[in-house]
Amino acid sequence: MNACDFRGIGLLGAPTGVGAGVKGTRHGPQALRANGLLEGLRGAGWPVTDWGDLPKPGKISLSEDEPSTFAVKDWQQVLGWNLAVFNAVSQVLQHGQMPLLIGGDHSVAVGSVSAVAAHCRATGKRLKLVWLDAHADFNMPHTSPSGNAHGMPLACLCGLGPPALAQMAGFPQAVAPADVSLIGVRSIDAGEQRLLQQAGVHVFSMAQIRQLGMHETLRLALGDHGPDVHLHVSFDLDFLDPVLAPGVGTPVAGGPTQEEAFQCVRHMAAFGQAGSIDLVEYNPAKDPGGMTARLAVELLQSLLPALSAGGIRV
Ligand SMILES: NC(=[NH2+])NCCC[C@H](N)C(=O)O
Ligand SMILES: [Mn+2]
Repeated sequence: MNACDFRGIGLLGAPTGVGAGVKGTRHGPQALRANGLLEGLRGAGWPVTDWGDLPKPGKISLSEDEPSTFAVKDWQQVLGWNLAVFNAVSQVLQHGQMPLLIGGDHSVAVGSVSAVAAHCRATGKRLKLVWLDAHADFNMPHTSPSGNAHGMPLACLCGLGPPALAQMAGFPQAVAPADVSLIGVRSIDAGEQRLLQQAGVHVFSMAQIRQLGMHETLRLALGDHGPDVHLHVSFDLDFLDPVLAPGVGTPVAGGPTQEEAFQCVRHMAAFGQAGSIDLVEYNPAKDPGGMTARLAVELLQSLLPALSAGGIRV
């Protein structure tokens, strides 16, 4: 199923900040709606079903104490949120809708991408994952300098991390590291650097993007464009330069300009295979005038492929 096979977008909020050190992302979904998210998506021609925000998960009973989780802050809640996101995104896919998960901190991408991975396996699709981020999010609990789960989701999705997260899709790796491209990165911890290299994830740092240009970066990142490809875009707003997008908890200077950011999302829209999206790390407490939220909505509009091309089945 590619973008044009979906019956509209299924919007889902995960209002949590349990995976982040700086608090505030739990108000992200409501603030994005208040800044015109639904109108923006509908204005781009997409039917949108708003499934609302997931409720805070209840206490989960852990069957065993897995030692690797001891170093993860708020482990039980991180797992609870991800199980809830996994179930909800799976349901959106069952409805034939393109999931758009809005965070919340980036740890929720484990549940989201795992659900997409299970769907791809069931429907014979090859999952490609583009991770737009200032950070690598490739820590394991033992390499993390902070213990914050939002620094770990991409490692989990490549099968590295506590099994309850790393195998949530139902198999050892939600996505093959060779099918992952990390774009925009400019802050990598020493331990995750080693893990990234061992795993073989494609890393496009900001320095490399400046050499290659954004279009060539995306061309290399996306590779072949077969009908069996499902592209998942996990968009951390700290990918953007903080001058443009101050509304995040862990900003890092030196990110893409507005023009580069639009080139990036337009290239992915033209690729035509985007089938699921996360938009995460929006922190309205850091965005008093709402400029980050409004830019996020415009970028999402440009990321969605034009419907007229393939005709949406409604
Ligand atoms: N999704 C994010 N904002 N991640 C920030 C991670 C920062 C740092 N590398 C850590 O592991 O703590
Ligand atoms: Mn991130």
